[in-house]
Amino acid sequence: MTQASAETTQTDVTGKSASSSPFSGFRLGKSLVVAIDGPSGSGKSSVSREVARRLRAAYLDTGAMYRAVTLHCIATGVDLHDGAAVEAAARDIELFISTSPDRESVTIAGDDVTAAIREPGVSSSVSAVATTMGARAELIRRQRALIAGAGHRIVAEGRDITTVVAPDAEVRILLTASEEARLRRRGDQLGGTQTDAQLRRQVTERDAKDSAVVNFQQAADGVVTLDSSDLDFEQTVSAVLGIVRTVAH
Ligand SMILES: Nc1ncnc2c1ncn2[C@@H]1O[C@H](COP(=O)(O)OP(=O)(O)OP(=O)(O)O)[C@@H](O)[C@H]1O
Ligand SMILES: Nc1ccn([C@H]2C[C@H](O)[C@@H](COP(=O)(O)O)O2)c(=O)n1
Repeated sequence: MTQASAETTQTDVTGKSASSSPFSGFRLGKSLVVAIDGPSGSGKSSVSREVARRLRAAYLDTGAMYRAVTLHCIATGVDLHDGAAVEAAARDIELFISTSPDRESVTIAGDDVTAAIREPGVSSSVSAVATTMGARAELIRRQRALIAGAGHRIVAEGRDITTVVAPDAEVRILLTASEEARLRRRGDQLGGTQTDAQLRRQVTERDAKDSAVVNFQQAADGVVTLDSSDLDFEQTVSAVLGIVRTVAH
């Protein structure tokens, strides 16, 4: 069973905040779901986490859930090419993910796997889980429950949040960046330890596999595209907040 963290940021806006506050201008007490999708390395996780902090919102990293199921399958000897077994693993996993933007925490049956789900072995296998439709259905069900249970305000990011998980979200954004920018960002993030070929496997080739079951390359109707290729991190966060202000006001 997936639970929302007890540490989820629930702080409400009192209405006494200064007008320069990043969350001023939103209708107080009104539900706000910000859905952000995009390809690997576009900045979804880092930008969404920071946007959630500034909005005093909860934050849901749905990719971490696919990663957790992948790790669970590897650890328990489930054949990742056996769709029925992967689906059963997704249904049975005792998965907890924190929805606090200030505390990254993922556990499986109480074991902390926050770091383990980022290991290269998981990254290179996760597409097998992401393309198993029965596993997707189960994780989508859990993600919807987490969003519904997170309180009045949440930023959720992944590949199908704007289209499948939360198509009715008040704000829906496709965060893109050129392939060159995404490869450069991932390379910098990994401290320059990866070859060009390794980076392409982790970014471009993974996106190609994942694209088989979900469209995160083109914006669906009503989804705002934000191209961050020529923006730095802070400019991208500001641009997302600007969209939230415009769309959700
Ligand atoms: N606009 C930006 N300019 C420069 N660097 C950025 C920008 N946005 C994010 N980054 C950096 O790029 C790296 C990759 O970002 P992040 O992990 O958030 O991408 P992602 O889209 O979530 O990728 P994945 O889906 O593979 O997990 C991080 O080091 C992040 O700080
Ligand atoms: N809503 C989502 C979120 C993630 N995925 C898949 C695609 C990725 O290969 C994998 C890990 O995501 P990441 O941590 O790199 O963002 O999970 C998906 O299909 N749908």
